[in-house]
Amino acid sequence: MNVLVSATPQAAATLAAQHLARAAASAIAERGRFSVALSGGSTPKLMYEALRGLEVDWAHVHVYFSDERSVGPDSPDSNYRSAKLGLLDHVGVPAGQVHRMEGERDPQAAAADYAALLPEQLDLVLLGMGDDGHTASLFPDTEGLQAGGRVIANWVPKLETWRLSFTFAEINAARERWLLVTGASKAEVLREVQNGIDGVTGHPVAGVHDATWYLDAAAAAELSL
Ligand SMILES: O=C(O)[C@H](O)[C@@H](O)[C@H](O)[C@H](O)COP(=O)(O)O
Repeated sequence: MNVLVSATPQAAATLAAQHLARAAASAIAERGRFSVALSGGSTPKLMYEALRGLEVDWAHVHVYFSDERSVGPDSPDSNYRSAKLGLLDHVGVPAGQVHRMEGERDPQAAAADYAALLPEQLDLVLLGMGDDGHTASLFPDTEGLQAGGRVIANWVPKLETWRLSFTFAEINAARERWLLVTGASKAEVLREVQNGIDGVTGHPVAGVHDATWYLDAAAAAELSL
């Protein structure tokens, strides 16, 4: 595991934001654009705040999402809305370069349409991890863990809902994957991932390969580093 441990959630978020600004600058210098997929959950909010204060050439940034809930863009549960309020409303990404997943539509059709608009390769997929080891909307004991293709509709029995999600194939095909994970409730899952648990039968997050992990001290507490 490539692990960067910071003292606090704030410091982990600031470090990830600084590295994102740097990754954006080099992608734009080399290829003229930076394509990044954002996630949901509460952890990215501090990173969004930190990013607002950094110098990024937002006009050349293209924003995608690694997952979405079965809701429209105005719902408090929408991952798009959370990124919009936290980041996109404050920086100059042209509206035509922000690609949300349409959680309000028929999930299979929305997943197929989203797969069709993705660029050939994303520069960076930013991910979080749930206490149950899920990442994006790849939850334990769901069919999506074994799905091919780029974007899927994944039925999550324990939440009794559909989610739209990148597949592992899509996540692992990006140039880079970063996991931003903070808090003591994540420590045990991280230890099991480090010990080599499997991504399909164990913790889904273990199906993400060659990731860089941005952790706070509480989340990293049980790792051997
Ligand atoms: O839509 C979502 O819920 C996410 O994309 C999800 O995979 C999230 O990243 C984790 O659940 C972590 O969430 P927290 O940051 O709230 O712990």
